[in-house]
Amino acid sequence: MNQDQLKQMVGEAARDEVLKLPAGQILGVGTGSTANCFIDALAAHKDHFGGTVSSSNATTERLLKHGFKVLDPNDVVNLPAYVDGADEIDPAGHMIKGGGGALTREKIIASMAKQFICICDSSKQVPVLGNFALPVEIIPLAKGVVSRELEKLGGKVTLRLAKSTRTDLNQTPSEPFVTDNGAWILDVAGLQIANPVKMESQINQIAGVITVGLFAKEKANVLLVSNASGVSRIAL
Ligand SMILES: O=C(CO)[C@H](O)[C@H](O)COP(=O)(O)O
Repeated sequence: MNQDQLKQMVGEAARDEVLKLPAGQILGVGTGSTANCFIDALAAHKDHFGGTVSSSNATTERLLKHGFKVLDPNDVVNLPAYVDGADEIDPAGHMIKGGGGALTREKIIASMAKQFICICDSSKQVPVLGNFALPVEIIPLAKGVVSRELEKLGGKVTLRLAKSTRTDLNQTPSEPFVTDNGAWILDVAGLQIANPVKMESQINQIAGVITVGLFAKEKANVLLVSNASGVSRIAL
């Protein structure tokens, strides 16, 4: 079974999970290829929900294409569940997110939700976070100072670019990747995140940081994880 099939399987399991919610509720929807499988699987049941709140422009576009109602988060008070993927998840449900660049809106929607349902294939499960470079969304003029602070934590910092630079194709270096919020992303490699709660709060305190892609406070409450033998549901 390939990774796309594993994503589709877990997307369908998440559809079954959220259809257990009473009808008419609002649903938080994440960003990325696994979240896309979830959206596509849920499309036939869109009328079960009073509406959705979306974590990115890309997700909004996909939801609208399927006919879901997409609400302004400012108009939503009760959000029973948020469904999203992760780049890494540890046994406690702490996650690294932001590989797709949507970390800030994802964290806002996650903070509104009663439960975070994380959906992924088993390749995302790790004993300790940090093998995946940690995304940090920043105010562009703070790139220098924030990079120096992140290096003090032991990381190797790279500015995320819009496209990878293919020297073999003689391409010139790309422009910075710009988030839905008009900001930039630093990717921090080489961190062994033994204490995600502490590191999340340390990085949040650096002036110029908008959001760190460590989801320790907004951790997963339920993990749906797929592998070749099926989907497991783990309450965290
Ligand atoms: O945090 C994210 C986007 O900002 C995604 O949830 C994360 O990158 C996982 O993506 P995928 O499901 O494509 O592997």
